[in-house]
Amino acid sequence: MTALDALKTQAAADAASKIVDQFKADPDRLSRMSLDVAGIFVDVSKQSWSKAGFDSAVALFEQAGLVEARDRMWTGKEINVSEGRAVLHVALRDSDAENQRLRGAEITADVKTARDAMKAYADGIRAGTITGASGKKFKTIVHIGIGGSDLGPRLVFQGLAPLQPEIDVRFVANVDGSELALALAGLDPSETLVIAVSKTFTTQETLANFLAARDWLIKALGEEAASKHLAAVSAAPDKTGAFGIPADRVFGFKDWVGGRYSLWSAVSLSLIIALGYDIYERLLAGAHEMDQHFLTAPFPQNAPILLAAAQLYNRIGLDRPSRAVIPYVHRLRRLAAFLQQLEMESNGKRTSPTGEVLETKTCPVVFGDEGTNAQHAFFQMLHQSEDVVPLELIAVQHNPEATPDMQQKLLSNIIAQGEAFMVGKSLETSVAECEKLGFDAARTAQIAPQKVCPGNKPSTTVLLNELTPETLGALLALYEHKTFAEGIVLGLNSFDQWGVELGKTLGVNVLKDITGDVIAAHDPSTTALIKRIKG
Ligand SMILES: O=P(O)(O)OC[C@H]1O[C@H](O)[C@H](O)[C@@H](O)[C@@H]1O
Repeated sequence: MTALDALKTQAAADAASKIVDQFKADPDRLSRMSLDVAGIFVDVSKQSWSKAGFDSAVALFEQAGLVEARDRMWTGKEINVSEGRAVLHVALRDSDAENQRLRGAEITADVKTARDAMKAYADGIRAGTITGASGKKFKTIVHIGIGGSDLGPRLVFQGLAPLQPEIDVRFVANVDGSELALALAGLDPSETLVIAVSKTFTTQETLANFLAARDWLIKALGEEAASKHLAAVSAAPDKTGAFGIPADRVFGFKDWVGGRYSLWSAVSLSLIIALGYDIYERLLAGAHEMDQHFLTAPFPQNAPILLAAAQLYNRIGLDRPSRAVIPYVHRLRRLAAFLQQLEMESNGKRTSPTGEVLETKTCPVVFGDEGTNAQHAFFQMLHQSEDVVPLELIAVQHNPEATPDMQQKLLSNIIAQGEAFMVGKSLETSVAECEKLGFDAARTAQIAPQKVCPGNKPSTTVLLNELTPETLGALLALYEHKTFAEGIVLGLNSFDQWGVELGKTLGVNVLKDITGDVIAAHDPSTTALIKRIKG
């Protein structure tokens, strides 16, 4: 029997008892299934597993060879085999000495050169020694990128921006025109810096948005002056010259940084300028602390492993196809979007690195929105549907932006929701409620069943002491390592993304049909849509 089959057998056996009863049967459950690391408390004790289920989920990682895989990643082996690349975002959070020891002189120099260049540029802009063409200080950065070149920096900026930033950042990802129009609205071109961020520098949306933003600058300032308002971040710096970006304002990173793992690189240049290099360093320090924890903590007390184990238990053990991520933190409202790319693009795959079709399901649908808002929108379904949607409830314990009253209300909501999902509401309780309200027997018979919540629905709680650069860095690294660990157990390459290519290729074909004289052969629906667009 494979380890995953053993997990399925154990999970099926666990289903005989409820989560609340697991607590009664096992007095050490909470201490075994929760831990504190890097300013973050993680509690997986409200998951569906018994002690044996927990043990078999945690055992998956040892059996799948995670220790060796982790070593191979850390020391720069080409673990992204389909693209022939190392995966070294952790090097961006390591000291020069550690990089030298683990990865050699070239990687050390790559990391250091990139850091020094970003720091000099960011410090210069913040001090006003690097300005726009007319000598005015930059007040706004328009950050143009998509996917991994957008989601991380956007989340971190929203997470950490001061209430009145001296330098603001506006993000543009969509090529729909409106996002750019809204970003540019009200801006003074002479005080605006436009940064194009693209690992490949071939991404259609980013290049189109960048050219439109550059035109906006040229119209206002003229071509020569406009070039002083442009910068680029790319792992293909040779491609940026064609877009009129002066070479001394091109910031590089290496192809061993995956797009969805790139927020630790120059991809975050906008927020390094806006928030300051010291904040970026603190973000790295928090991530580094989580890296060390992931490297050294025994698996049963290793936070990324606990989250990954819960996901595999739900997805493989119990065939639960989705997971809700609910940050009770407005500043982290884009967390689900960030995790959608991190987890679904990394692990939403059907084959092994050698091409065999996998026997198990892989990544669930990850979705979510900020709490408490989500409670007033889609929690109804989560509480009463027969489908079980495991939840991740995330909050910040101390928030200087909230009054004590607001904070207590917010935190009581997240705690109560975890409890409500687990304990549910029985028919007896519902009947008693109806009787207390004075309902007659007929109305009670109608209404009481509608109030029932089956309960026994699992959740994980993630509580940050405070939202700081350190805890945010640690939180994002926690999810990165969770995703990596799951990928090892699932037996797939978490670092490529072949599935996104088909849509891109067909998009180019359809664009030719829309802009050219002839329409190639398609199905009737697609042809009709192209004709409709052409008018
Ligand atoms: O940074 P870029 O090269 O512009 O890529 C932006 C995004 O586009 C691609 O389609 C990939 O699926 C993503 O992983 C990537 O983050």
